[in-house]
Amino acid sequence: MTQTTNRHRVTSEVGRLRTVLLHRPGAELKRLTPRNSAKLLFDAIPWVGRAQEEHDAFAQALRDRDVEVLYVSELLQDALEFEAARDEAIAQVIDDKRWGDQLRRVVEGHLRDLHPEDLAHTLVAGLAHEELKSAHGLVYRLMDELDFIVDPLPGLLFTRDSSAWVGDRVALTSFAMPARRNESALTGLIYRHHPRFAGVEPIYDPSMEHVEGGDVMLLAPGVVAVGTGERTTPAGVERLARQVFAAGLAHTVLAVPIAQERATMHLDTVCTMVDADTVVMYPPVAYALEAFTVTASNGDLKVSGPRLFLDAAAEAMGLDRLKVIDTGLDPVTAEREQWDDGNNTLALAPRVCVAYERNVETNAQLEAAGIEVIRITGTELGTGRGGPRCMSCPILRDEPPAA
Ligand SMILES: NC(=[NH2+])NCCC[C@H](N)C(=O)O
Repeated sequence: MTQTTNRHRVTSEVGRLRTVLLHRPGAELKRLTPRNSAKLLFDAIPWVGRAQEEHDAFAQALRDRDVEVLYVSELLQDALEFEAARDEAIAQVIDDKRWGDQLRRVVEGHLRDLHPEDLAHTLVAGLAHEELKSAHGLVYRLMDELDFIVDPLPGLLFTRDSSAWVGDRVALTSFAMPARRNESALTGLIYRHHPRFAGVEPIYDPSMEHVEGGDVMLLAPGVVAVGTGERTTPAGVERLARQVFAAGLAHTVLAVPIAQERATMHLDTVCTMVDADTVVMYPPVAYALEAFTVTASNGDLKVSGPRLFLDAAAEAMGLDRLKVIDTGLDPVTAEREQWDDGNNTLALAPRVCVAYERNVETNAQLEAAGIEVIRITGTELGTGRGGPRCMSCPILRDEPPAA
């Protein structure tokens, strides 16, 4: 495959979207039960067929706007055609301290016998106890029969979190949540081995301090906001700042503390951008959120603040002010719609965004502010607590217009 310049490059949240990475949910969602859903970070048991229909409609809405949609499973399968990728994938999976040598040998043999397509399927859907008929031995026999030998990855649906592009470099993220750690191992396989990404050098990797993609927001070229709360740690923000400064990808990183709770697990659950100078924000945090401004200074970091996020962001972006779509909602509606990812919009271009249709009042406020809202259904997709931004990893966007 030929490399063209600017095949992958993202410098903002709102430049016209050209290529995006999605994951169509599949067998891994069928693994969710009331027994394991909390651990796998879902709040309900999704109806899988309907979730797939909703996801297909989401992908179609993007294609209708000329966005190229790439799928994780297809890229993974292509990457696993290469022996080096298969070796790496298997080595990652069998590095599991729960198993012991005997079970490890059996799992390794099982995975080695799989064709790339089946291996890709197993890496995503996991391997249940009953599916490994050839196993025996102490660990296998003492395992709960309803348990998994290889854990499924239902969170892969939220492709935003396992990798994030900053300019023409990709950050393979480092998950705080154990249930999601193997997701960035898979995206790593894709970026390292798929010919489409030949020459791309990751700027961050899963062995580094915790950073999840939902916390990383490209406010403007050269300005990156990073939420720190339940997922991304302060040390993660610091490391990411060092990495992007060293690579010349940004001049300012804003460290944005967010409440350490499930409702606000990532920065993009409370704030997303809909234009080069406009954000939609959860009302209770809009005028309270703070930020530390981090810049490079003599080979180290200079930290100032905290100040109001809106002020720190506007200054770093070179704007007089960052506009907030004042959703003007009553507190109960605001809380309900925030929980259902009302603030989690995906911009397809300046002033055009995709949002869940159920957040009726937030969407009405967006439209009143002149934003085009492309509505999608997310009744089943939303059971994992993620909206259009969480379910998409932009790989190519046009440069944003000057704000
Ligand atoms: N960027 C996001 N807000 N992602 C949402 C991720 C949801 C997922 N169930 C988790 O808890 O990790």
